[in-house]
Amino acid sequence: MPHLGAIADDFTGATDLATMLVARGFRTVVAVGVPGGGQDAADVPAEADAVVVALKSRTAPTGQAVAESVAALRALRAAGCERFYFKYCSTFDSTPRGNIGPVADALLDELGAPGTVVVPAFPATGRTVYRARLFVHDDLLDESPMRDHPLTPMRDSHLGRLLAPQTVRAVHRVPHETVRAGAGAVREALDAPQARDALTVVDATTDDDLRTIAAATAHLPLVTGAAGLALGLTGPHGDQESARARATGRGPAAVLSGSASAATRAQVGHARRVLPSRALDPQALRADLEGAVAGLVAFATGCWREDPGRPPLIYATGEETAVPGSADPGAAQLVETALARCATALVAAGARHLLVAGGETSGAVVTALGARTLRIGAPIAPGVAWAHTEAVSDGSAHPVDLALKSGNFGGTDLFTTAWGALS
Ligand SMILES: Nc1ncnc2c1ncn2[C@@H]1O[C@H](COP(=O)(O)OP(=O)(O)OP(=O)(O)O)[C@@H](O)[C@H]1O
Ligand SMILES: O=C(O)[C@@H](O)C(=O)CO
Repeated sequence: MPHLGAIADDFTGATDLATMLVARGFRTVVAVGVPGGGQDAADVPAEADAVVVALKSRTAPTGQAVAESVAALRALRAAGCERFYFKYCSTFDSTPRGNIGPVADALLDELGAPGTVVVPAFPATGRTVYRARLFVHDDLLDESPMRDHPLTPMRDSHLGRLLAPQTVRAVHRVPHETVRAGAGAVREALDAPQARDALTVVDATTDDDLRTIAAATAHLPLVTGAAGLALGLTGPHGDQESARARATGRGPAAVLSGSASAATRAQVGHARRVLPSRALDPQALRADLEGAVAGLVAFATGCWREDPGRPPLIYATGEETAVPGSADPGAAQLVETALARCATALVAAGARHLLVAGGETSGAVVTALGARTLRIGAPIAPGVAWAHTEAVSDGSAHPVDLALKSGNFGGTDLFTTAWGALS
């Protein structure tokens, strides 16, 4: 029976946390959407040690994000989970109104818990928190590319200031000096009257800091943060090999990239020199979506015939493409639909491994594939792993391995090296 239940506000964030939990010895399943539609715990596998519910709630209307998150919490409790983790983005992606604060408040209220910690630091991916300011590698959050994110532009780096307008609770903070003084000092700071009922931002710049915070919060029913905080959790399978799901076996593969992030654009640039590739043309999609998708699928299956060892790359934005702004949401939707249709057609044509780049894109692909659960397997890079699922295509189930890559994760060669982790 699962002990740990997590609620992630997007799909790549869910596999990011699940990857970390597997590395910490939890057999982990990602449930796509609220298990059992919120009615029961039918979809929660009893053999899992941890379940991560993948929602698409980051930029949903706040009422919907809160309702889905509370429904997920209820399903996880019904499945036997006793501790909970609210996973949001390591760049604290949110609007001035939410959804991080409102969801954290609602989950605490549902659990009857007064307060909790806020820990977006994830040093392995360059996210650190010092003096309550969030850094992305060398830059403050509001000086990083996140400043101009089309959906959640981050124009401040101070987590207290970002959070205060989002929550009905007080916002408190625990400085780095206290973290360095050890788990006892952090626990004492969290038990102080001004912190007990608050959302408390805790500084962390290293993995050891995260382990200290995890030790200091082991008594809390709910913690919140990015995947880094899970570094300090320990699952029942010390040997992470036995916590991992097995891969599908040999079969055709492809990369579907709908991400417009700087890291992905560099990965596309690198992969195009090595793999056969095709760029999506939004104008062609608009003129004849079905025809354009059929052309892309024919390209990919032709590549498989020519050289089964080289996965074709289908991408929306590369180094040479102008980065799409928020001006044309219709085009973004069209790109997502096209890649989702490519995914279902490729699986029907025999694809067994799909590497998908972009959080929204991953949501569209996983939903189109009709995948209900993802079982996390071999790691590829911090925050990215292969995950085994059963896709429904043409009315029948097909075993598929998916790697869902968040836009800013992974080294430049990820699209060409990820396949090595499957063997
Ligand atoms: N050339 C393009 N023209 C129009 N829309 C595009 C283009 N390239 C990508 N998009 C759209 O931009 C969005 C990218 O978001 P997505 O979450 O998939 O990746 P991301 O930008 O890397 O973000 P994240 O960090 O959440 O992974 C998608 O909706 C995608 O369809
Ligand atoms: O925490 C992160 O940065 C990622 O897991 C994420 O949330 C991607 O959207």
